[in-house]
Amino acid sequence: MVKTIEYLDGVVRMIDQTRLPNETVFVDCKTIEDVGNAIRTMIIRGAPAIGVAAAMGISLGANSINATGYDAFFAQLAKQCDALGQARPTAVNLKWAIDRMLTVTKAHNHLPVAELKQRLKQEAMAIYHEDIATNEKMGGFGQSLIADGNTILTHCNAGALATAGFGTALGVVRAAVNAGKNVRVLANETRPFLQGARLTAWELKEDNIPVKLITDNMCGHFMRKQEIDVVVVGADRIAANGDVANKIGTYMVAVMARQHGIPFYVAAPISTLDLTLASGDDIPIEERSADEVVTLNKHRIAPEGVEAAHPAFDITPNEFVTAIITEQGIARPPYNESLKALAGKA
Ligand SMILES: CSC[C@@H](O)[C@@H](O)C(=O)COP(=O)(O)O
Repeated sequence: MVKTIEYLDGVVRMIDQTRLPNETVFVDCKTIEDVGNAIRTMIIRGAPAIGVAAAMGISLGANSINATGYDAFFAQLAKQCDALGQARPTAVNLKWAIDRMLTVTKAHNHLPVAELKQRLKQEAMAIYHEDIATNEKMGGFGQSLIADGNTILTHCNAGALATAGFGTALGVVRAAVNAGKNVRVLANETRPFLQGARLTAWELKEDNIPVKLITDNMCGHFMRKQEIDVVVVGADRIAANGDVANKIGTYMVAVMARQHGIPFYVAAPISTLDLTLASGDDIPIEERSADEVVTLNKHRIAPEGVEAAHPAFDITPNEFVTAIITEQGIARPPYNESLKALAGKA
């Protein structure tokens, strides 16, 4: 499988997810601003991948600073981080990665700036490697919830492309396959950005994992026909009470799953928890350009001048979430207690 992101000498290289599956093109980011732009335009997307990209971008930013004294260095780095933090609002992993990089900077304020820059590069690489290990652990816990022969519905792309590798929701699928279970995936296409059609279908096909693409309005039909055993999705931010922000359309899937008695699982690393927020009402929902709604793969499908809305995420209330799979174990309701306990172990 191709790498979603890598940090080469002075360059953060990403596969351009806006051009998949038709073209496999890589984008080289040479500055923190390039990385911010790649996050904003969704060249790289998915909560954990955004966090990894941000950390690598901050390392690039640090390397570009000429100041030799710590205070001036930190002031410039913090300013760059403020700008990077504006790239996308919903996935908390962006803020998480920025906070972690700034904390490491402060903890090493005694180092000469040249060494501090090296330390920040090490931290970015640690975040990258930890993300893959985290997903593998999460997969291990998650696959215990999947039975041989299951058909798994997923929404958006919470796979290798949305992380440093292996994936969260698709990590559960991969771990089930690795455990010898025969599973297949139904992938919602995920209008309007088509992460399911373009990315989930692509990466599962690359790995020879059986996948069938459906449009977003088909999942109720397949649930009623008892052709879906379990739903597994990722998350962009999870509030203390277990309310989940994920790609627009997730809420609809969760309500349908409840109606049909199908378990609805969310797979997300501890870095996606935002225990400072009491409920999903406090999670900022990104409003993206209406152009992405009135066009389909850059082809206009709606009349000129029509109004369109584009909330890019929705909130699934905790009552619809059967369990939350993390790298520290599986949280069950009531989430206020179970999530706190798992976060405490991290
Ligand atoms: C492991 S990724 C989990 C979520 O980030 C994913 O499901 C999602 O909603 C991504 O949204 P995107 O707008 O493509 O960044």
